[in-house]
Amino acid sequence: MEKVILVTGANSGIGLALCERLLSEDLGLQLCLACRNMQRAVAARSALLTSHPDAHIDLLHMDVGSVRSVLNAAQEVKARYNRLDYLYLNAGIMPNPQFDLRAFFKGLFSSNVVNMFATAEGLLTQQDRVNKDGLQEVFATNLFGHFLLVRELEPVLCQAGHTSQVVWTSSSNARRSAFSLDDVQHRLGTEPYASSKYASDLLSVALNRHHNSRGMFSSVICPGLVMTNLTYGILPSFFWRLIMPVMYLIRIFTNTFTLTAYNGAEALHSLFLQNPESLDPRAKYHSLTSGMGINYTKARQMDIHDDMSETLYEKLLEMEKSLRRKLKEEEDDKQAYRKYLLQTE
Ligand SMILES: NC(=O)C1=CN([C@@H]2O[C@H](COP(=O)(O)OP(=O)(O)OC[C@H]3O[C@@H](n4cnc5c(N)ncnc54)[C@H](OP(=O)(O)O)[C@@H]3O)[C@@H](O)[C@H]2O)C=CC1
Ligand SMILES: CC(C)=CCC[C@@H](C)[C@H]1CC[C@H]2C3=C(CC[C@]12C)[C@@]1(C)CCC(=O)[C@@H](C)[C@@H]1CC3
Repeated sequence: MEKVILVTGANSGIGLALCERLLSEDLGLQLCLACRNMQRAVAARSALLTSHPDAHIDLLHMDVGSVRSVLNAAQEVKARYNRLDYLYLNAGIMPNPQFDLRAFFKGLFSSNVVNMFATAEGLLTQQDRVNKDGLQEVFATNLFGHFLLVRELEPVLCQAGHTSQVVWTSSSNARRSAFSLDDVQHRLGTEPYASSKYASDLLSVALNRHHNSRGMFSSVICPGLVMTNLTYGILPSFFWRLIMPVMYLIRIFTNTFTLTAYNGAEALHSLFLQNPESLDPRAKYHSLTSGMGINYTKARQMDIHDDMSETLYEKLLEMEKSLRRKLKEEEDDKQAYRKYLLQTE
């Protein structure tokens, strides 16, 4: 039976490179590209079909940052496929990034320089905003929409006699100090990206605790520093072009500069090849590239406390419940209004 794989944020960058790599591995896969921008999704599908003309590729419209869109898309998935083998939760944003040049130069001449290049700790802040659902956009996109998707897809992910794998594209920018259980959406801070990625690490551990017994396994990966639309948004593009040779030089000292989307997708691809039951639920799988350009994946333990991951999980369930209630009320109001219009005609 062909494996069914759904990838969010599959129309560019690491998500698209993953699809390319999966098809090179096995043409008998059923790939579903879940994307917000359908024009780019169609282009991505055509590009994949050019290199793999016999591939089975479906498109699915899903704005992972919108509760309604995720619920509709999940319904569609359940109608199309009776089983899901892999769910890659890869879509992500880092809006309005601000780069701290002073911190960069200070870090450059400190003993922390390798860690700074690997994690960008202390270098980046972002300006977030509230979305239509009343949620912080970064939290909604990078974490909550994906959480809701996993919840909705439980019937196709958790099936008797079958294992499935959920894989989060996290980041080495994820940091416990950027996250607070009192402010899970990061309304009050300036590092929503680091907070959302740390939350995904916590959530993955909780998902394993609650779902392993039903055959669903969750893992997190970090693709390293990859030159994609997301990173090009951090500094002006002429700057990136200027420093590109320097980036390849830095790679000699830090294997986290994977740079290409193909290299960045290494850990995602490597998890596809492994038995989910053999993976370490508390490890983050890092895509790494040596100075010679050799790709490999390395597992590193995450800084996770079980009670913290459980509390986050419970908070997300609560949030889900209240959002569903709100949607139901809106739906009821609309119906009542339609009825009223019909009666007054
Ligand atoms: N590049 C890097 O160095 C690193 C990236 N990452 C993570 O990798 C993941 C992929 O990013 P990357 O490939 O780098 O960047 P890209 O910007 O190239 O890709 C991001 C993808 O996410 C999609 N996306 C964004 N918002 C939504 C949404 N609301 N609904 C559906 N899809 C959405 C984008 O689609 P659209 O065309 O609609 O915008 C796009 O396909 C992200 O989670 C990112 O945080 C982690 C560590 C390092
Ligand atoms: C290489 C030179 C001379 C300058 C570039 C400095 C920074 C722009 C660069 C250094 C570390 C990078 C980094 C990221 C973005 C760009 C840097 C800050 C990320 C935050 C991108 C997204 C992620 O999720 C992280 C894993 C990256 C960590 C490193």
